[in-house]
Amino acid sequence: MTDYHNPVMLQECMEGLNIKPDGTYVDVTFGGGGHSREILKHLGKNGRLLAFDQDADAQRNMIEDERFEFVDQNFRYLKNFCRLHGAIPVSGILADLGVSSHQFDEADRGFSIRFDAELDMRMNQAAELTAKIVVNTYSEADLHRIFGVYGEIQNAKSLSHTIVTARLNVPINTVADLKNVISDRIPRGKENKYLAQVFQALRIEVNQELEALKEFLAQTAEVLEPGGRLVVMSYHSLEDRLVKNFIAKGKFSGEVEKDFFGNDQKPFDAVSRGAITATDEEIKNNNRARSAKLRVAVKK
Ligand SMILES: C[S@@+](CC[C@H](N)C(=O)[O-])C[C@H]1O[C@@H](n2cnc3c(N)ncnc32)[C@H](O)[C@@H]1O
Repeated sequence: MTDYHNPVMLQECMEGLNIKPDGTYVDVTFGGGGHSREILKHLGKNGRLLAFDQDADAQRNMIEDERFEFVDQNFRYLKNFCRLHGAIPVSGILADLGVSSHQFDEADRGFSIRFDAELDMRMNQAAELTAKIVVNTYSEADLHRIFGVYGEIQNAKSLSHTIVTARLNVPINTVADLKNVISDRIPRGKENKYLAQVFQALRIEVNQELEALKEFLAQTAEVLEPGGRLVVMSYHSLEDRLVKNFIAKGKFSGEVEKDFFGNDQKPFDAVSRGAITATDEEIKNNNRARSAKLRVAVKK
């Protein structure tokens, strides 16, 4: 464990990857490097590991190992950067989605309801879109959609109206400004849960998390060798649904395509039935493991 991030379901992820010592692996969410370090332990001297992270802070955890290469990019560009690094085909891909503990704990990144800071929430500090821009410039209809769909917030309509009305008088620049403006919309006794939903919605929009996940998943089949493993861990139902549908049907909605003979046309088979979850023991030691869902698939 590092202070940066305590890796979730480390053992289960390694089992899912089923590592071949001389294979090439990609960890698309390097973070504190907990999963990457474990992958390297399973690799022989001819193995390779490419690690992506779009957050410049993750680079401080860089691993000095000649089998390791860091890619400071969004994983939505998986195929291009794997190709650039001469890494295709790969034997396994790991994605541990969402935000790291470090990102939540750094007050000035604006991810957490615990600290007052600018409304930022960018994983990639060089990106243009911030939570401040979303809150102060998006239309009422767009805010309604974001809070309703990404935050699964019941009163998303009145919440959006409150924000749009308040910002006519005063810009909403900080976490404290936002909490203040929406305080009358927050159900009593459920303050933390509600604010966490509001923040989740903004974070997903700022980082275009669902779009990036879909683009990434759609490229995995082209990058993996036959028999290669896709291992994805998600922390909320919107992501898990996309991963589940993609593995089961090769697409994000609708039914699986069939060929002329009625066979399923999809690139992956699920390795385990349903999602794998953390043990009670791990959840006791790492609260973040509570909501984790791990899905493993094999490329046909
Ligand atoms: C949950 S943490 C991963 C923790 C890591 N497995 C470990 O053991 O420390 C997720 C990391 O992925 C990065 N990330 C999230 N979405 C990304 C994306 N679309 N492209 C690149 N990196 C991303 C975040 O910046 C964060 O550092």
